[in-house]
Amino acid sequence: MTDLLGKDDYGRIAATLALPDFCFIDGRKQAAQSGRSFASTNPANGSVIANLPACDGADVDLAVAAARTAFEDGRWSRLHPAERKAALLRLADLIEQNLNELAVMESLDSGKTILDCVTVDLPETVKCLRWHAELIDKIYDQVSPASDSHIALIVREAVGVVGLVLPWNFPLLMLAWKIGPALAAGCTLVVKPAEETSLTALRVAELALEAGIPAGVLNVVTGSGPEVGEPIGRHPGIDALSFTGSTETGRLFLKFSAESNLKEVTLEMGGKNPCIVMEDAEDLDAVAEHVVNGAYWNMGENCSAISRLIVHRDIRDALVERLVAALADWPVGDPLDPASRIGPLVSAEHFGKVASYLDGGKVLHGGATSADRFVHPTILEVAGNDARPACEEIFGPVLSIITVDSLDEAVAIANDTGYGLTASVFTANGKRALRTARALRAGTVTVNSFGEGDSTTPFGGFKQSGFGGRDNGIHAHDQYTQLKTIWLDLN
Ligand SMILES: NC(=O)C1=CN([C@@H]2O[C@H](COP(=O)(O)OP(=O)(O)OC[C@H]3O[C@@H](n4cnc5c(N)ncnc54)[C@H](OP(=O)(O)O)[C@@H]3O)[C@@H](O)[C@H]2O)C=CC1
Ligand SMILES: CCCCCC/C=C/C(=O)O
Repeated sequence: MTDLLGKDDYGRIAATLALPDFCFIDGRKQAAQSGRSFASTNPANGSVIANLPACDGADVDLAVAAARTAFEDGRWSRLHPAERKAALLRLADLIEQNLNELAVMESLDSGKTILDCVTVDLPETVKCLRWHAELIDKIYDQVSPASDSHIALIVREAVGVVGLVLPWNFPLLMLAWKIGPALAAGCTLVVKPAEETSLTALRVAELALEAGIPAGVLNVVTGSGPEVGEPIGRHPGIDALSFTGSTETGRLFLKFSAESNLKEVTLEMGGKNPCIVMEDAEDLDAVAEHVVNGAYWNMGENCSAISRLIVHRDIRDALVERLVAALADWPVGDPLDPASRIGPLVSAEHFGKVASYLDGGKVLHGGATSADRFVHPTILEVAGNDARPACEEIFGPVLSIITVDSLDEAVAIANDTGYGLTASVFTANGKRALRTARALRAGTVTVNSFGEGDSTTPFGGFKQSGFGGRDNGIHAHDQYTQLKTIWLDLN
């Protein structure tokens, strides 16, 4: 694990950091065709830190053309798997060598704490790329059950040119979750980072070229959802699309696909994730640590954040007391101070949205600071699962508490949502834990802990949290490959 530096060290890196001011198409740093640009701001103080090309459909066309040429001429897709593996490993190494600079860039751009950037986002990004790189030369194709007169090969081929549309909450890590398996599979890419947080994707594109990933393979087009995301979604030259973001925007990509070339679409979307704590849960102090981490890390700007705590009446008061105690270790402050565990929300607009939920219940702890974009970790007692904070995705550090009298009631409430991304259950009874894990309608369920799995486990949602494939694990490769049957008649 990387050692943390001091606040002044990060300040010095921030002061000397060269921030990107380009989009990256066909291996070249470019301005938008239109010449327009937009300002990227630091959420901690609202200052403008970079001006980036405000691209549109014309730039998307260029990026798709570059990606198409790179795919068809095989400069990446037809490399020997060992060569693709070596290049991806070099990219992971370069990111690791530039870890502090990338961590500071990410923090400045998104408001994420330097603590999380250095200890979670960057190491997980490197790990993810290495994991998929290592997989490239270990995946075998299949041969079907054969008669004497035929052999049928079932082979996986790269799907082609892929559009990746990314969110602002984990700019680097979500990039890695998608480019890792997509590049491993041999695809070429047109990436659209979120407008708020485009800087690290641009730096990674530069590093990819340095690592030997050929020009045209990884293109990054900056700009807004309607001006860049939609042209990607509708582009006839894009074969598959992988999106992470809100359910509302995810739906649009299905429409774009249906109205264009029926590109394959994978959607990883919102959540309203329940955490059930039963009366027999062991060690409430430890439970509280998990719940606090699950609800508040990354400011709750996390699709998998615990946002509904469904707790048995017998232990409700004791658990709330421990949650408040655990929050003493969660200082709110300057994101470049490694002591801060909570930074500002990503934008003034998002602050307004999150703060609007706080009068939907009784604030037991925390609240918003109206003068800036900081929302303190908030515990909200709500009237029930129908209360607005309990049923809408807040995407901020706000935990709604719902009290129940039985496990059946807890599971019914947990499943009473249109989302189904993650869930957790705390109980000392193993059979009860497993039965509950099976009953919860979510893509990832953790038992006596909170987490999102790791590089080896598929991540995605049930119901309106997910559609299509999965990120992470070997299963992520399904998004970026398609099956071909090759039938050989031996007669
Ligand atoms: N599941 C998750 O991981 C995430 C969920 N969310 C949820 O979404 C809410 C809104 O956040 P927001 O950033 O607006 O999330 P969006 O889903 O709108 O954004 C995700 C990505 O989609 C792009 N996009 C937005 N609108 C369109 C469009 N009309 N056509 C094509 N692409 C589009 C965005 O571009 P750009 O932003 O540059 O305009 C961004 O790159 C949050 O409060 C949270 O509840 C947000 C982020 C991640
Ligand atoms: C170290 C694991 C981080 C997982 C973050 C998962 C969030 C995804 C999202 O918000 O889309």
